[in-house]
Amino acid sequence: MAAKIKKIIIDTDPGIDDAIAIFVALQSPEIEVIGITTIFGNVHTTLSTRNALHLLEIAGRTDIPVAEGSHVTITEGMKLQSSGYVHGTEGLGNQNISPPKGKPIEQTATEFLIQQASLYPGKITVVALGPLTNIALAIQLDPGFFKNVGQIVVLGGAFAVNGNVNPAAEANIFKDPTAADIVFTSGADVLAVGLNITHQVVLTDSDRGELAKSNGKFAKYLSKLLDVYFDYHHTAYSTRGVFLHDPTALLAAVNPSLVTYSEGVVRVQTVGLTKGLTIFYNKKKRYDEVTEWCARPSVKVAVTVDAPKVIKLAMERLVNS
Ligand SMILES: O=c1[nH]cnc2c1ncn2[C@@H]1O[C@H](CO)[C@@H](O)[C@H]1O
Repeated sequence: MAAKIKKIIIDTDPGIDDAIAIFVALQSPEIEVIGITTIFGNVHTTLSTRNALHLLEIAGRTDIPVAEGSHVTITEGMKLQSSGYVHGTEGLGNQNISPPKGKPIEQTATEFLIQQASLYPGKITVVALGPLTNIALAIQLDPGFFKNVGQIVVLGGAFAVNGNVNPAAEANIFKDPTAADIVFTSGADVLAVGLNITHQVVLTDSDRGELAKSNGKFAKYLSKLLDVYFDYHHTAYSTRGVFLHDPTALLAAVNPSLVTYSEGVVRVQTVGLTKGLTIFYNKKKRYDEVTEWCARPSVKVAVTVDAPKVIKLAMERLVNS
């Protein structure tokens, strides 16, 4: 008998690598994308919603609902700068996108997450590709959410490696560290896929060439956006390849055997010089002091990845679209 199809909600701030992840998801027979929720991050939330609707129109999947998420961080109520230098000013590689025909649904992202998790207890995987505000709000608003949700796969954190917004912090955690700390300590089944993993997953120039010359509709579309993302990586990292952050997290949700993980407590620094720093405590040492890590639930933190297989799967799914 075929394995059961997983229901997935993608919480996202598209973003070029978000666009890749969304298209790979739509090409993945193991899962069903039951909704997209939007958040600020790579761009502000209104633009994330527009970009999500646009990508679904490109894909011919306007049947998938888009629920708009929070415009501000969970406690500070801050509206954040977007990362135009990474993804282009409007998130999708400086294309001139005409306004999508579709609209987001009436429910907010948080309402949609809570409703779907209670409709299908234990069955939903949330793949969180941006700051964790919507999910933290769901945890705060519905005491049952952390149990109802099946798994939360978080693209975020930098576990024992430098960050990408500064040496301490990875972008998604940095942009709402309080929300991230709420999610990591909620008791939900969380798998964190951080930069220690995604910096191993590099799409090369020759992969980009293959996308450009293929007949896959997603491959063709993406090969245009990728210029901006490649330029950014060349400037920032002196590489001629790009990190596939979001597609790696998505594929880890689709196929858990692509990563291995350790279990322990994760806390997030919410202020100061190291704001956004993610600290993993493996529980091997019993500390004499009562610490901020005591009596907190464990999460899973990805520690190895089959990077060639992630690239192969992503490429196949985009080329055959
Ligand atoms: O250098 C960067 N600065 C800010 N955001 C980035 C950078 N590179 C990628 N992303 C975006 O943030 C997440 C990974 O941290 C990814 O979701 C990607 O879209």
